[in-house]
Amino acid sequence: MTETPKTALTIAGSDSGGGAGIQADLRTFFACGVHGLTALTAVTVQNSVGVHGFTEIPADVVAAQIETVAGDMGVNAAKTGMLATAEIIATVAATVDAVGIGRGRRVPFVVDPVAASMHGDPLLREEALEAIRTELLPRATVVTPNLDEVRLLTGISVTEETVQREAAEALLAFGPQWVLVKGGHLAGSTRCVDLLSDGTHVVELEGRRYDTPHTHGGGDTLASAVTAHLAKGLGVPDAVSVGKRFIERCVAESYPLGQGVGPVSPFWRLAPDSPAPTD
Ligand SMILES: Nc1ncnc2c1ncn2[C@@H]1O[C@H](COP(=O)(O)OP(=O)(O)O)[C@@H](O)[C@H]1O
Ligand SMILES: Cc1ncc(COP(=O)(O)O)c(N)n1
Repeated sequence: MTETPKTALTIAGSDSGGGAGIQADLRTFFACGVHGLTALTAVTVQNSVGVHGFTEIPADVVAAQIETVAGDMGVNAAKTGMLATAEIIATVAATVDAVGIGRGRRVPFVVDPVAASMHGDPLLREEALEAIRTELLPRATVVTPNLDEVRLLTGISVTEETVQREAAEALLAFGPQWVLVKGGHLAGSTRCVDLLSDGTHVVELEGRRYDTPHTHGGGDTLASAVTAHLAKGLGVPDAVSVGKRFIERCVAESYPLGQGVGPVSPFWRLAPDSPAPTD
């Protein structure tokens, strides 16, 4: 018999193009050696050019998915992606409380506050932004906004690295334990810096910036890699540091697919001589 792997739960939407959303999360969990569990929140009609529509899953079905797997298999860490509506957000908040997921509880909770696709298509109803602030951020072990999400949540436009710190402070005021302000959209530099802070410890995670348009699913892949390593027992700074090295390589190996933006790729993890996930 083989040892049971750790489990990671993603609460997110489906991307029919397979590059982002729940598909990216499961691929990343597999690549990082954890068993992926899913609570589907919405089905998007999506390809490399954009999101052509979505239908959300009834909130009680989202809750039931979480409760069913948590009660039977156990969850070692969880993350959110696309949550679509204020009703789903409120339901997820109540359900993670009920099963012991979240800041200050047994199971770490990564909140990726997905608001729109990289093409600018909405993935969150406008009125749901306040629910992210009030229902999800206080429950987050770590929140992982990109710069558009930072602006929507705090009103701060990060146009240079020096402003990432101010943005992190503003987000910490909503109550998450850690904030990771991702710097992927800060163009014009050869480096790509994500800033991690809990208000006391501030860590600049620097990586190479690759000159590629194919970064679809990058945020989901990073948040999932962090979640997977939290599930394996790493603390937040170590899980984020491993996650940053993981996504850097996935961007380096991204590929074109379709007429638009191709996905980041964890295929390198399948190579026989690839480094262990914690290397
Ligand atoms: N061109 C790039 N080269 C290397 N790393 C990148 C590149 N673009 C984004 N990243 C990294 O990918 C992750 C996702 O970042 P970002 O693009 O800011 O978020 P999102 O995908 O949510 O919009 C971050 O760790 C960021 O540093
Ligand atoms: C279902 C779903 N979840 C998340 C994203 C964000 O990913 P990206 O920013 O790469 O478009 C997406 N496009 N679709």
